[in-house]
Amino acid sequence: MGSCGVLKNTTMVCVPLMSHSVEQLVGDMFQAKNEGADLVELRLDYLNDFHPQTDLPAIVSNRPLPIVVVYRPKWDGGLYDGDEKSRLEALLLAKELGADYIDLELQVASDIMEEHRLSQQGNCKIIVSCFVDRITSLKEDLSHLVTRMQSTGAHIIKLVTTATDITELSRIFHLLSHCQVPLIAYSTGERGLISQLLGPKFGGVLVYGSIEGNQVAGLPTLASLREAYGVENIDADTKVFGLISKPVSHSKGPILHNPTFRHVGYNGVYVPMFVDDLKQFFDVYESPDFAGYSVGIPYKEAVMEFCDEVHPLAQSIGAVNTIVKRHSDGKLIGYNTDCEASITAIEDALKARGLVNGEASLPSPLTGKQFVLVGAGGAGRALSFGAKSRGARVIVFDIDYDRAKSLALAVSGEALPFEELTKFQPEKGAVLANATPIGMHPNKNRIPVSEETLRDYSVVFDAVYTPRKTTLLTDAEAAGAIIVSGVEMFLRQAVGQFNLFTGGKAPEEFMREIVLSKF
Ligand SMILES: O=C1C[C@@](O)(C(=O)O)C[C@@H](O)[C@@H]1O
Repeated sequence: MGSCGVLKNTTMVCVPLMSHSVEQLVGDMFQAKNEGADLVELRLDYLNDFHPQTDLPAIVSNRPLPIVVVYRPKWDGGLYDGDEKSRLEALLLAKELGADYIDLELQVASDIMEEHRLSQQGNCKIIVSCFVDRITSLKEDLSHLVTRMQSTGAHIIKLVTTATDITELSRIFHLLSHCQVPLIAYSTGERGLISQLLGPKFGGVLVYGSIEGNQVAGLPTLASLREAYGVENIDADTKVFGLISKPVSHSKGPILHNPTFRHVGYNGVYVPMFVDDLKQFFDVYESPDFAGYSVGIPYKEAVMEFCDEVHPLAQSIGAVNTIVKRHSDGKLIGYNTDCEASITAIEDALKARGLVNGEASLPSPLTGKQFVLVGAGGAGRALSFGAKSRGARVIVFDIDYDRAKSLALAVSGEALPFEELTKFQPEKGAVLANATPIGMHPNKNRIPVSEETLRDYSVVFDAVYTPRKTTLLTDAEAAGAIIVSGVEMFLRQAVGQFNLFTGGKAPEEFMREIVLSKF
């Protein structure tokens, strides 16, 4: 895999419209235009009461944007179940009326193209499409399939697949960068998302997005394609960064990192990467195009094995949340930006409230404090090492008692069985830190401790940042504690990552403004 060497990105942003009436379809076309689409794909098979002879002229003549006309039959995953002749007649009529593109299924394309000499005539471009359920299940080589599609005489070919693993997408990127004919190729679903987002990098003709209020499952909105990912700025030289995580869709990383790249003029894109198998992932995406990663749940500890070198702080913590592919030799270097991010977030909140811990000579407002940590995974390890480095006394709870014990040992703290958490009586001035995903969107109502003991903590920190103010923080504030949101940790760890990714200095104030306005 590699950069395909095209000049600036020529990818167009397309909105598929599955409207049920002609009026709605026309309205949706205008909405798509207003939201920044370059063209729309009209799924005629979704129209309820469709009369091609009268409706198509109205649709084509009212189009505010170029249109791709699709009339997908049931036998190819669409809704149309009438006779084939009428379906094809409708598509040909759309072409005669001036449609910009019509879509023909591979199974019928050759015959129709030949019979009507479609590749030679007029301005309408013919897209020959094929849906493959799981790219790995293909009996023939992918390049053979593409050759078959090309030989129909198509102007553009379109290949849609479902992905069961992110590594399968590398085949799509390879195809996109090497195909002789303009190609639309992507995988659907959460695991397939980056095939859409990175299409412009590898030379894809279209990237699909949905309009506001009419979201198509699995498709990013037009607004996020333009504002978050900035797809129009992506080109062959764009460096790819991503969050390796499972789940991954909760992350706000893309809406923070991408605008920041653009703000400083760095040619990078940051995408969510739903990863199931770390080894396979790193084996497949070894090209320099994939330049660095954030690492999220549940991989912060497991990923260390795949790093060629690990920074001493991350090594001692036993967790990596940032990986940079070293330019000179392609080696993966692991770092931890969570530790300082979380501890300074708590310290600064205490300092802002004037809690400098009695004696001004103490190095940190956390010195000597009891630090009750819930969750001994990657984020928990970073927090407890940070707390220890500030002289706090760490108590660890985790549903996996052995995991809690091993972390407690590493930070000279104490581990207690998880069942004791609800009745655990903290000391005066104690800090509670949640480093579990409890309370994270969409399971927002849960809190990791009991409401009765919550009032005994002076400071409560939650590493969860979606939502910004978790139920734990709301309850803790009501009980009188100083609360510190995971958003502050998120921002600070991202600043650290940005410096490592770009080798430059992150524009912290700009990033803070994004967090304040968009989170
Ligand atoms: O813990 C987090 C959050 C994160 O996983 C995200 O959700 O974007 C990104 C990681 O870099 C960071 O350490």
